[in-house]
Amino acid sequence: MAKILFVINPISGDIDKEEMIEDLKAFCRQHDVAAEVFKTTGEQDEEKLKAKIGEVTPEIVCAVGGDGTVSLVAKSIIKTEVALAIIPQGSGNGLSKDLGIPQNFDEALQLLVEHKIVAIDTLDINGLLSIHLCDLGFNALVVNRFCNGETRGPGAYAWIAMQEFMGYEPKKYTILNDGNTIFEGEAFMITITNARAFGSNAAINPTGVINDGNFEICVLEPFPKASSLGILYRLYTDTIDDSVYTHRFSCSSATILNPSGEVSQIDGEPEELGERIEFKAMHQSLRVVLPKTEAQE
Ligand SMILES: Nc1ncnc2c1ncn2[C@@H]1O[C@H](COP(=O)(O)OP(=O)(O)OP(=O)(O)O)[C@@H](O)[C@H]1O
Repeated sequence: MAKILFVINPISGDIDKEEMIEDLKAFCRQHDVAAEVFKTTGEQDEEKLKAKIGEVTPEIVCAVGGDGTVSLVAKSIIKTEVALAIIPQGSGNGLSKDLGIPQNFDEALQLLVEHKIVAIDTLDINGLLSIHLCDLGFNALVVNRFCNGETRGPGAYAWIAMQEFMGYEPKKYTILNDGNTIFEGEAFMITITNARAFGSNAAINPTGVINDGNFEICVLEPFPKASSLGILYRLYTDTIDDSVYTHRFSCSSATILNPSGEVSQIDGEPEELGERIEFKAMHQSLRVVLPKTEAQE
């Protein structure tokens, strides 16, 4: 009998999960799947989850939560045969949207029995795992304030972004690839990702392919305030490459020098990455449960 371990974040997205757990168990009984449940506590979850996976030996570990819960599961199964499934229950749900995973509970649940498993690339960033998107500069500053604030949800994020935007000072960076300098100068933000878009659907890397062995470094140079609406429009119409303020570099490894120690974030969590940041693609290192129709192969 197939075994699925559900990793439930009881607080994500401000949604009560008790009824949901009963629905998950009933669905598994109906489909002859053995269901086990692990609830996160916010304290040493990674250690405890790894121990639980060792004990249960599931084929699939299903994250029921937001991006933080998905990231926790990914860290616990990276470079193993165990596959990650996602039932999105957060406020951003960035990776699940990028992968074409249904955002609706019943449809995401159905995927547990009708799916294909695809191995996607992930990123090693100074020894930390990124499964979706890392950035330095403006967005990371907003993520830092958002995570340290009391209020959650897209409204709170947009409010912080508006407050920070007018006064933000771009920082200086150098990007190296194979020993060559490929960019040197000021940037409003630099996004390093394998994927296509932020959880808001803003496509910073519109042609990104999640399992090609490469990631992209997307540089947004300083721009006049009057151009900000145009840049936003391009982000939401998959045309960011047409902006004169952007550059994208595709590589399998790179170094970013960040002499001002500007703030950074990985997969929605603030991280202090320091002044020298090393990026390495980990080709097809995470097996993910995807809809059969999505063309990710
Ligand atoms: N039982 C718990 N009590 C308090 N905090 C918890 C608990 N379980 C997990 N957490 C914390 O929840 C955070 C992860 O939340 P997650 O990203 O899954 O949801 P979200 O923040 O609502 O959604 P999103 O990341 O999509 O905005 C982590 O910081 C983790 O430490």
